Amino acid sequence: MAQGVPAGVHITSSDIAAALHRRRLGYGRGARMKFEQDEVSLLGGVVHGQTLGSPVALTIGNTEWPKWTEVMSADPTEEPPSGARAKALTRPRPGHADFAGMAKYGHLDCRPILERASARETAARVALGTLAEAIIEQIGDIRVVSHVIECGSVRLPDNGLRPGPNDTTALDATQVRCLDEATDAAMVKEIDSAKAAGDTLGGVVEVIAYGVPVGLGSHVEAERRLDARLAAALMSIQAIKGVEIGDGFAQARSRGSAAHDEMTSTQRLTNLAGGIEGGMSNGSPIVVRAALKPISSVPRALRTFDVTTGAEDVAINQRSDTCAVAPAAIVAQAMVALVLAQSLLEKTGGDSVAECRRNLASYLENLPESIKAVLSGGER
Ligand SMILES: Cc1cc2nc3c(=O)[nH]c(=O)nc-3n(C[C@H](O)[C@H](O)[C@H](O)COP(=O)(O)O)c2cc1C
Ligand SMILES: C=C(O[C@@H]1CC(C(=O)O)=C[C@@H](OP(=O)(O)O)[C@H]1O)C(=O)O
Repeated sequence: MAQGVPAGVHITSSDIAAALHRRRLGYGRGARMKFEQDEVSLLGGVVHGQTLGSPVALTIGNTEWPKWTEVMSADPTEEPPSGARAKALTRPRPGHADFAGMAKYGHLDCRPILERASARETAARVALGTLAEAIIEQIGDIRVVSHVIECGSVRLPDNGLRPGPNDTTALDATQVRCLDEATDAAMVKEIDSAKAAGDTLGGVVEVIAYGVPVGLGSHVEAERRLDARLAAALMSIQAIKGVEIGDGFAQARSRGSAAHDEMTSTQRLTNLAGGIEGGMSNGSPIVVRAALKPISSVPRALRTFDVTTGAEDVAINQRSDTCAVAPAAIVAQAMVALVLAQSLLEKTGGDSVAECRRNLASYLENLPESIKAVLSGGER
């Protein structure tokens, strides 16, 4: 459910279904993504394709659920559930929430932990991210795209093709969400080779937001910093272990004279900062990256132990993805859109799209002419 959505945002369940379909794409995904339908229903807050200003609620069907209604029944069942699905999973899988979750919540079964920890819930993030993308596009003409820049040891070269604001369809046609054909093909080979070795892969995704007005976020309070919000939002995605704003890590290795984005009276010369200075958008495209650890369910079974006996054993390995960088890019894009929508609505403060647009136009029109001149020097 999303609260604080202004009235007059155009959105339909087919817009959301298209984004959910995009999240299921990507070479290296497991069997489930072939049959999962992600059936979406808008329950409230939208009438005839337009938001009302009330909370927007939606549900996404889960084709696996019918098999689990008895084992995971909220109410006690007459007979205790039986069969393979009812058997406790007692060997915590390394890299998953199992061990800490069982200890913390007092379970001797991983199931109650793993269902909630699963990245299955990222379908909901992408659904609400679609609404956030509609809000920022319709109020601020902001467009967000995402792509994969590293997969295992394969890396998009610094001069490799990067997506522009209208490249989502072209990215959908790639295998691993990388526009650079040679790199995309090398990523496929990398995934094949990991799979053949009974192994899994991680990688790095990049999200770019074009058209972000200057002044979203704030330097005045830690909680309002746009970079802090983006880092928290990206880090909250399963398996994300590192976040970089712009060229953050390379900047750390450079001297100050080479690390910052100089300006002339008519333009910004570079965008190493990834469009954020002092916790605020500075008018350049926002560029953020997120590093995904390799999939935790490794077919070449990892060592663990049994919580009921203490005996050493190996982790179970059910059907699983080999590599999830392509869907992780889509999830990261959704999280960036949600943060930008929050910060844009704080800045433009209206109850309808029309009112927010008027407020944004008035703010931008009233900027000093010298600042407007630099901002109109083109996006860098
Ligand atoms: C889109 C996506 C799909 C994933 N698919 C799988 C999977 O099929 N198998 C698996 O073991 N982990 C998968 N993961 C990763 C796990 O959810 C993650 O490693 C686990 O929850 C622990 O991560 P954490 O330490 O960041 O919480 C996936 C992650 C994402 C973002
Ligand atoms: C279901 C999704 O991803 C799942 C994420 C996931 C994990 O451990 O995070 C493990 C797998 O779950 P299952 O064993 O049920 O197939 C993935 O398929 C999805 O993305 O919709």
